Amino acid sequence: MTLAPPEAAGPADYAAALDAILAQVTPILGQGRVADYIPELARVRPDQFGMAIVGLDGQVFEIGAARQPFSIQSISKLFALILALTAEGDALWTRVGREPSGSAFNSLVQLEYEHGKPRNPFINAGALVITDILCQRFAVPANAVLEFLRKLSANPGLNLDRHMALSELGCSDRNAAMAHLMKSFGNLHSPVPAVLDAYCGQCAIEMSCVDLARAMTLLANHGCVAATGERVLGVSPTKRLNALMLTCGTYDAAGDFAFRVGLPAKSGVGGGIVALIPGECGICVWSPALEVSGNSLAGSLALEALTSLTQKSIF
Ligand SMILES: NC(=O)CC[C@H](N)C(=O)O
Repeated sequence: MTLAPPEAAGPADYAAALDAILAQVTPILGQGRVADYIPELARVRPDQFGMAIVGLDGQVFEIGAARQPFSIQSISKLFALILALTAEGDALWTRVGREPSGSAFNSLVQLEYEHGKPRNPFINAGALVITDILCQRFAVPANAVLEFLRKLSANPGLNLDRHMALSELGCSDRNAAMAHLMKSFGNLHSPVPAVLDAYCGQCAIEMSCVDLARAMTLLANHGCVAATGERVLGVSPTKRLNALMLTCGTYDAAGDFAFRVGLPAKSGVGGGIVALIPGECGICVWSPALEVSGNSLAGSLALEALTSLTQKSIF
């Protein structure tokens, strides 16, 4: 498959790029490991793959299992953060930092050294603080995230998988430890069980690549819903969120990810990775088998291939 150079072709040929990407990743599908610390996730077939790109004009490019709903897991951290920012504004940054953590997404050690203030909102500790903010604002916080995602994806049929949420709640000792530690430092206000319940609920929302790519057009469109023009987030907070995704969205692999892919992105242990090209499109790729940092192995390679084939990145 040959693609015309983008400077000659103008807009990227996303349909051709997706065909080429599928051919590139097919030999490695199933390599890596599904997240097995959550029993329900351990049952997912590792060699599945789907990818979608949704333009700001609503045009959809898709390949593979792009309409198959999967557990969004930590991708929910991005949308919970947007909701919390719209509710709380910049005050939120007094409780959570904006630096890469340099450690695993569920690490406890830094929290003790840094007095209960998590490094960023995309590691578990930071997301628990964000969920705490939502607990103070909404009667059922996971439903608020779900409703928000229904709106952004224009899919009122989105659901939250209660089995998945309960499966994670049953083994959330590590997240509970972080929450209690932060509470001991005064950085968590709601009862720990309520925060964990809301957090596991939002992680268990199910969406497809097409749903998520459409939701991501918000951040490609400088904070306005692409289809309606409704402003959800200011231009400046949107820019900052995109920067935060670039530096912290793929955990301890964020530096390498920026080097290889060059797009703001957020991953989840369900195997999804969302990304965007500012002013152009929302992107989502899904393949459940993960590399050691907890990012989809085939998904990372697919995004690297996308920016290499189309020569589109933020750099
Ligand atoms: N990286 C992730 O997707 C982690 C989300 C998962 N629910 C957890 O807390 O462990």
